[in-house]
Amino acid sequence: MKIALVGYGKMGKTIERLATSRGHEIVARLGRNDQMKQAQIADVAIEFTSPESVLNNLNELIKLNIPTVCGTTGWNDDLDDISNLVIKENCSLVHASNFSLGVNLFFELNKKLAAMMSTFNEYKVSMNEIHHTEKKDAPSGTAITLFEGLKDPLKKTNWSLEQTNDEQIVTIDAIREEDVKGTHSIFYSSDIDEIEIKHTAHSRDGFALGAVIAAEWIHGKKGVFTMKDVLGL
Ligand SMILES: NC(=O)C1=CN([C@@H]2O[C@H](COP(=O)(O)OP(=O)(O)OC[C@H]3O[C@@H](n4cnc5c(N)ncnc54)[C@H](O)[C@@H]3O)[C@@H](O)[C@H]2O)C=CC1
Ligand SMILES: O=C(O)C1=N[C@H](C(=O)O)C[C@H](O)C1
Repeated sequence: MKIALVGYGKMGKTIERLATSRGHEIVARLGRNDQMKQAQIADVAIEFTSPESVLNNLNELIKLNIPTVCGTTGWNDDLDDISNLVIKENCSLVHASNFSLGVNLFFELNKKLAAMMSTFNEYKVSMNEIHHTEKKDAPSGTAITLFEGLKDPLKKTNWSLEQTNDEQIVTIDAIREEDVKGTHSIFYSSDIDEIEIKHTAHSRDGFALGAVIAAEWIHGKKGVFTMKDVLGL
């Protein structure tokens, strides 16, 4: 398959290595000042840029009718508009806050644990996420997806980066430390004990491999999908 990389930073370079090892050809590597039309020679574009660039990039890719895998985080509020555009232009998009198999299994575990904890009010839920200091968004997209997975069973309305006594709000502590690839923990704490579930990424390879698998999967499909569709979870 011919792949265009939109964004050639930490993720773009890791995706190049994994895509090449699976027999794909990288036909374009687009940076901030490049013309999106260069991606038209590809079968699929893989977009990992930044919260400020992603909407413009997705608009251009979809209007050029290039099937796209998007891993950039920080644009949840615009998902409906982008999805409508994909449908209108008869294009295809896979988006995910986290493309790794391990985190997608962790998303399912989070939902099951939240359903189990929903009747035990003595436990207070909270979360933390740890990432490298270059990360632009907080909380991480993965932490927001984890929140979405537990909010209904636990009757929560929103998340907050600050500590709060509001029982409907889940506190997410966003910690930034040198070179951390991505760690997410969910805590259920009572006066007596604590239950913790945790996912630790040892490298970016899991995110990149998932994005390449999503690119292979979307080839020839139309519509808006997530990694849950790709993995059949
Ligand atoms: N969904 C997932 O599994 C994962 C998502 N991410 C997300 O992916 C994004 C990128 O992460 P990294 O590669 O670590 O960041 P990075 O900062 O290392 O690389 C981003 C690259 O995109 C370039 N860029 C910015 N605007 C652009 C534009 N308009 N067109 C083309 N290139 C542009 C930057 O110059 C930079 O080279 C972030 O939003 C991050 O949260 C990161 C890892 C996994
Ligand atoms: O910026 C990162 O590095 C990561 N971003 C994604 C997120 O915001 O959840 C996925 C992963 O945790 C790494």
